Amino acid sequence: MALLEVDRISIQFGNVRAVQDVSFSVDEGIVYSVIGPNGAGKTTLFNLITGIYRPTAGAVRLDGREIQGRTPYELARRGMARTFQNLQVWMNMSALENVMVGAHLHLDGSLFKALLRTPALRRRDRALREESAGLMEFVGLGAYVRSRADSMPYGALKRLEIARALAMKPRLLFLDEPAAGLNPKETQEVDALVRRIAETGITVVLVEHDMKMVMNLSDRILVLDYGKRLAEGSGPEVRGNPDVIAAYLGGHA
Ligand SMILES: Nc1ncnc2c1ncn2[C@@H]1O[C@H](COP(=O)(O)OP(=O)(O)OP(=O)(O)O)[C@@H](O)[C@H]1O
Repeated sequence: MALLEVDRISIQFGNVRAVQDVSFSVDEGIVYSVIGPNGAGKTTLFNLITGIYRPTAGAVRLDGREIQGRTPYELARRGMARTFQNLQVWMNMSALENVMVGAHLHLDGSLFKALLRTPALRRRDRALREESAGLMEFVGLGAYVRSRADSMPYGALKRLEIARALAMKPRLLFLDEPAAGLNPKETQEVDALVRRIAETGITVVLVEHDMKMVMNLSDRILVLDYGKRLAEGSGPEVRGNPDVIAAYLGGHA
């Protein structure tokens, strides 16, 4: 059984059929990319799967169980984490605190205990800090462990968001344009980071415009165009598909 199954989902905003009858499935342990020209429906598809929107038709299954209509919080507890195309970093917090917020998902949120500041809680807090600092190292941000988020360059903030998502200990990680706005060197670093993440066994679903990165990383690729599934397959299959070539050369990209 596939880890994630998307079964004929659709959503419409007014007259815009942003996602129409799209199906695909993602096996555990792979890197799966979603590509397509601007406005093709990639981010909307992520929003449908991660609980931000509810599909008007169709089903999404995680481990065979339907999850459409669940909240992003519930889905995060079931092992789905994501980053956003536009940065969602808390600038008034430290870099480390941003990562710790992700890890808090797995703690029991008793305010009473937090107020008591028990020794057990202090130990847990220390462990959480160490774990979060370790994740910052893992994404290549070791130098920023003591930094405020608002003092970090854009490229580092993109990776900080990935560290926060990893702190949620996901099985399935959705990355929405992790290389957007990055220079070629930073893009290469993110490329290598996604590979390292996949090597830890986390299944990655990626939306990305950088074709070199997509072709380099992806086990399978879904191509969307005007909200519809245009093609699906391995990198070479998709690259050689005449419909895909036409959509990309057709001028609306
Ligand atoms: N909340 C919304 N309300 C109305 N229209 C929306 C909404 N979200 C997306 N759309 C429309 O749905 C279509 C798909 O948008 P979406 O952002 O998913 O495309 P995309 O493939 O992610 O594009 P890009 O590559 O530019 O990020 C577009 O026509 C967009 O204007």
